[in-house]
Amino acid sequence: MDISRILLQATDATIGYRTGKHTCSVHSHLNFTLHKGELTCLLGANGAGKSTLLRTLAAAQPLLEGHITLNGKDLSSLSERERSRNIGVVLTDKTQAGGLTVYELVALGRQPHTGFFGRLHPHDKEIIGHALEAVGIGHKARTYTAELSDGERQKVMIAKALVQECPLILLDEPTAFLDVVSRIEIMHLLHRLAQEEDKAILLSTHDIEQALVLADRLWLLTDTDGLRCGTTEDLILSHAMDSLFPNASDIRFDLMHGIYSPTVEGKRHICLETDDEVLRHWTQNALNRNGFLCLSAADAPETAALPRLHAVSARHFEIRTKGGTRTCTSFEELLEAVQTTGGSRD
Ligand SMILES: Nc1ncnc2c1ncn2[C@@H]1O[C@H](COP(=O)(O)OP(=O)(O)OP(=O)(O)O)[C@@H](O)[C@H]1O
Repeated sequence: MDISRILLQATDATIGYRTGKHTCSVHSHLNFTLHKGELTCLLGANGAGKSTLLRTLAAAQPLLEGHITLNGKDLSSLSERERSRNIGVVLTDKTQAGGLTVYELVALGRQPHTGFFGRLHPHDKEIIGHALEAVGIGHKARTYTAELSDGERQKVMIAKALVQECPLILLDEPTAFLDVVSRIEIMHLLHRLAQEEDKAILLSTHDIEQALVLADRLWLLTDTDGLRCGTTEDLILSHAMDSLFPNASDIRFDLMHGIYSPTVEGKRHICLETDDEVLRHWTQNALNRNGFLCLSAADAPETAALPRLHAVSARHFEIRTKGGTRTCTSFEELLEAVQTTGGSRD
């Protein structure tokens, strides 16, 4: 690991809550680094501690024990102005800025650069305009934020963080309210920003599919293992995704497709033969959902009781059983046919 690329470093950190004399630690002994030029995605089940960690890094709540440094300086020693020049934050708290237009709210993000009176120079206006376009909200610049949808408001808050021009950006579930196109656009934008502007970007998300595609690094947070950090593919192929939801025994991570799906409960077996990998995936999907476990030709026992399905195309399936061969021309017909053929049972 190139230590010159480290922007933020935590050593033996304890995060959690302090109310009066009572301390409630959420995670202890955390050690991690955030790197310039990388998009890191923080994943974990509900209540795993993602927001707590992000809020601690944003200095919105105190670190209970240990050390966090930003560019080698202790995070807690930074003045508010230094923090706002270095850390752009988009948390999930609802903004209380309904009386401001989109432009005015995003312009507030320039405050660390514009001084006390907040006068915008042409350079600032250019940056604001650029950020509004980058998140795709330029056409709403004159709209009051109270009149925006949740997704649009989220884009505005991301634009506000962008105009701060900080080396570190922290975002708590930035794509939570966004439609699929906007989710992909925002994740792409954040990844591009990290790469092209050499920023360290950390975001929490439940959108695992997008995270696996675009995150340079994953942080997996669980009650059982604490925080596991690594390059995305290193973690995936070391089966780390299997333990991301320790309380869910009935879901499994599909390594091939990078998705979680329910464990197949089917007790009926069918031998599936096809050369087409896409067709195999969707045929298996349809059969699993209907209670069948698919065996490949190599794994299937040579017994006449086991039905054999040859998937030629999405319009041509052949099912061979003891009783003969039946041809189906759609998934609808196929699913009806397999219910009557039964499949061999354990
Ligand atoms: N203000 C608080 N005081 C005490 N405990 C809190 C407080 N806020 C959250 N917690 C607790 O901290 C733990 C972690 O919560 P956190 O909100 O960080 O989880 P999360 O991973 O962000 O969850 P989600 O995915 O549901 O947003 C939870 O057990 C929660 O009950």
